[in-house]
Amino acid sequence: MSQDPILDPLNAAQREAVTSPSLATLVLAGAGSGKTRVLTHRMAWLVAEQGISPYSLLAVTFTNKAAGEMRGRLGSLLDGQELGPRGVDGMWVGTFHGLSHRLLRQHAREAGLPEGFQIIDSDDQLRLVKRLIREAELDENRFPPRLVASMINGFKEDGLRARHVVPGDDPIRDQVIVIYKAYERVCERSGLVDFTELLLRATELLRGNDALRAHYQRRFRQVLIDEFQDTNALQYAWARLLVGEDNGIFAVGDDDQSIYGWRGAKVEHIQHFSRDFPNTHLIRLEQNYRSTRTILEAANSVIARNQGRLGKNLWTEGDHGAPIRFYRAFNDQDEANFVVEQIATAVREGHDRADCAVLYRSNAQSRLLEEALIREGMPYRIYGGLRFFERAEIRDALAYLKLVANRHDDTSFDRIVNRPTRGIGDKTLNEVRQAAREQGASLWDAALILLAENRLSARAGGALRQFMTLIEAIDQQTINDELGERIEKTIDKSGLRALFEKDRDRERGEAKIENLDELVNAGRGYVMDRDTAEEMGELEAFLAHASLEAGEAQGAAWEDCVQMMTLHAAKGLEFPQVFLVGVEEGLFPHQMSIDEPGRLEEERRLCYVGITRAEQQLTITCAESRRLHGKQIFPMPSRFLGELPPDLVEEVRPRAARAATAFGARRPEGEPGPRTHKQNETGFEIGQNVRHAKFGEGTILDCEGTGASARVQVNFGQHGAKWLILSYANLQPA
Ligand SMILES: Nc1ncnc2c1ncn2[C@@H]1O[C@H](COP(=O)(O)OP(=O)(O)OP(=O)(O)O)[C@@H](O)[C@H]1O
Ligand SMILES: [Mg+2]
Repeated sequence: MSQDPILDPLNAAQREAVTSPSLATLVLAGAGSGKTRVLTHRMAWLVAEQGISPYSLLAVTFTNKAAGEMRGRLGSLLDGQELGPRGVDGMWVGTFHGLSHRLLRQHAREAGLPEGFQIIDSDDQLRLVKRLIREAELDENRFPPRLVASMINGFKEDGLRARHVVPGDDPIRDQVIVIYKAYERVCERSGLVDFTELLLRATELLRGNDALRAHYQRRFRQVLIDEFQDTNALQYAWARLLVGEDNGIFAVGDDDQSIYGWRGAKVEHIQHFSRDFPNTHLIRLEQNYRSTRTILEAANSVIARNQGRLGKNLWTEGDHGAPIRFYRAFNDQDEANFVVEQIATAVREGHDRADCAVLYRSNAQSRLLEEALIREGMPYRIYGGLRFFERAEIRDALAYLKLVANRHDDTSFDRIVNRPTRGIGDKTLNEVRQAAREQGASLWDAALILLAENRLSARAGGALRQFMTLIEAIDQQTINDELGERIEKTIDKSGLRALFEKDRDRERGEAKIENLDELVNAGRGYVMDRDTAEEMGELEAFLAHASLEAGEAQGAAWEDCVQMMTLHAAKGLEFPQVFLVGVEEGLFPHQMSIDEPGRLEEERRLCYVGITRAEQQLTITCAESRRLHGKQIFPMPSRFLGELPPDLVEEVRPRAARAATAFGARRPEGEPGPRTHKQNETGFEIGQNVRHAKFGEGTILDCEGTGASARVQVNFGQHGAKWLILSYANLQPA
């Protein structure tokens, strides 16, 4: 019997989908039924069996991580096939944003963008909006920048430019339209493109340019979309423009996993699909290959409470597996300790750390868990959330690099003109901003004009000139350097390194410098693929990559790390061990969603997504008390817990000992803790010998504090005596 690596590992329904002869195919199926596998095998099949060039396929994934994984699988499925010089890396596999960016790079002029346009991320966008609100002399309480930015993005998602939005009788909205206009002007002038703009521009480009649209419809034989239930109207319009009479579309999705309704995603697109693409071949998959029967039954039982589902019947041939573990912690600290203990046990039993995923509803929940992991010396990785490229010092360095690459990048100019401080005050800056507004020029050009016309005081003018000379000098002196070198010199010459070296809080300063060094490493390790190299310079490509791609994870990729992420970020992924934490009313379902049936159902779908990430063991935790937004609260366990079949759940009894000695367990405010010996509080004794990765061996001189703020003073001989925070120092007994 001949072996077929593409079709053999599929069941009959999956095979039917992969080999669908129809130009429009929709796979509608529950979690873990192999939708992503089908989509990947479909691509391999089109290449291997239908002779379609791998570069004539376009596949949309939900995250860059998913795109990377898909490339990896395609690489092994197509092993031995002649792929062309660029291999799987040259394939059009990516997120809506990433693919739009690639299109716009290749057709910047047709899209009305300067060749060197730059992407601004949501944080840059917020800064810019804030500045415009201030410039318009509006009250930030009435016009919260976050709200204004999200309204602007909302207009864009509806395909509306500022000139298209009709003012109405809502004065707030009317004012936002005015800000939107100003925002468009600045972006246009500075060559800045925000995330939603990437999609809107690409859509307008394809819609308005018949020849180009026809070209891409001929080029892409098939457009494939994963996680179709979460496409918003703009993304759907984008995809439809790429599909003409003669090429095909292949989408896979699950209405029960639609979790981005709050961001404009419309599950209705699943229903529109068959209308928009006549003769759609609809396929359902019902066998789940991911989870144990216990986990699958739990997920089915929760999602069954939702109304108006398209309806599915998921089953598995798998074993019952272990019961779902449930732990009700006495507080959030105890919860974190419990989770870390369980992970440590799983690792002792032979699991990789990366087999364990901790999923939470809100980003803020990660901190206590992180601290507990650090205390255990357990490396972890956070997807989403505060990411490497979002840290303040990294953003500072990137702003220097961006301004070096493009003088008209106003957002970057604004960020660093007086960072480190060089005596350029608000008054001077306001004059520059004013001049920029009057002249319709960038801040850089406006500053040049003010200097040329001697309109600034001698001191302010001198400082500003010095800054601009610095930027020019960095550009000239680094332009021929390798990227890593270029970044390193920029960090040094900008004065950022010196600034953090002077930080009064030494640990903090050092951490920042370490991050900057990591940025240099990122530059050294950065490799452009060939397509990108044809379209832009290395620095521009790296900056785009920083805004767009690498932001999904922090922590060393090669290390075996515990995986941490929000439930939203976990979509499409799977892990042998899943910890669902903070399953409490008000947190999950989220307070804002509790009173609205529609939003409550979306929370329930999120819960379904969470449960179905688990392959072997699901552990659910909640806490009886927790500190949230600066207040102590006493939440009830989530209603979703009551929706689990009780016979599938095994409650872990709290260990009295854990509560009493929980390392750093928080006491209610004002209540003194039990008097204990110092070594009980910090785990170290005075006089003990310890080892530190950087300072070497030393002797404990003193101990103080508890929990996250526990510190010890260590005499390191030639390095002197230092106070170290235990949760960061990773001290080992010597
Ligand atoms: N026919 C099959 N035989 C064996 N394993 C399979 C088969 N189909 C899928 N799997 C495995 O089942 C798991 C789930 O598949 P996949 O991730 O493609 O599901 P999915 O429907 O995309 O899930 P989600 O809705 O969570 O995105 C994967 O580990 C996959 O390799
Ligand atoms: Mg999937």
